[in-house]
Amino acid sequence: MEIGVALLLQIHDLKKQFRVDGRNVPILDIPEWSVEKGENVAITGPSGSGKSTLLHLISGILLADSGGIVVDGKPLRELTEAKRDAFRASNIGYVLQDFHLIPSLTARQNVEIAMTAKLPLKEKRRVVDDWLDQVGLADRGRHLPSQLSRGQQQRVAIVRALVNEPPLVLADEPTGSLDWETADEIASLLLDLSVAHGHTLIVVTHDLNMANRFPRCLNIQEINRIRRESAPKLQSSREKRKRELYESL
Ligand SMILES: Nc1ncnc2c1ncn2[C@@H]1O[C@H](COP(=O)(O)OP(=O)(O)OP(=O)(O)O)[C@@H](O)[C@H]1O
Repeated sequence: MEIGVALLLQIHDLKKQFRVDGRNVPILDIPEWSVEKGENVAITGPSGSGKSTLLHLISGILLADSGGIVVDGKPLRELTEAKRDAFRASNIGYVLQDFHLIPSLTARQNVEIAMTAKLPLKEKRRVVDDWLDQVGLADRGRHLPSQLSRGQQQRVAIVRALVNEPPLVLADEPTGSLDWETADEIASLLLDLSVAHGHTLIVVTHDLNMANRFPRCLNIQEINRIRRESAPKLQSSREKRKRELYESL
């Protein structure tokens, strides 16, 4: 496969299915898709259409059944699981809906712990404080997540994702658990930081206000041959799992 210099992500002949209730259910079948370096892309689409699964495959958390994914010139399939983990830590920033900050660590420590650069502690701290300043949290470095608002927690999570200056940033519903106004601020922040630092940003979202701000916005069904309707049983079993989880809380 020819690796284009201006492409940060190349996908070809990607297929992924899950085994559910004793049968294989196809989720993704993407013949060809690419993202250029520095592009900001929003992906929308119906619930269960494989958006999060696509991000898991791009980040190497999951492996495809067949086909190739090349991230910044690196074919993920050729890496062992340990090498994929190391590649992800240095090259991919991940922002999630529910922040996933460590509750017992301060905002600053939550970022420091994600840094891959071997720097003296003082220098590390300077870098982290500079990032916290960029997201308007200069005076919050010593606060625990529980002492921060949800929007502030997401800002810390964004800094944690960007602090290693990864060429690729993936965000899965980054505004999904925020009120409208905070969601709008977080959408602006992610886009502004991505442009300022030259990252390539791929966001999965149901938030059309956010998606419409992106220079490139697509519905996953434009690139995926599998239609959501083809997996109704899987969808209902997923909803059942979710219901069971909520009921057990
Ligand atoms: N590990 C898994 N095992 C079995 N099925 C899975 C697994 N992960 C995801 N699925 C199924 O794959 C389908 C796609 O899930 P995915 O989370 O990628 O969809 P999505 O488009 O991100 O949905 P939403 O918008 O609701 O978050 C769903 O039907 C889901 O139940």
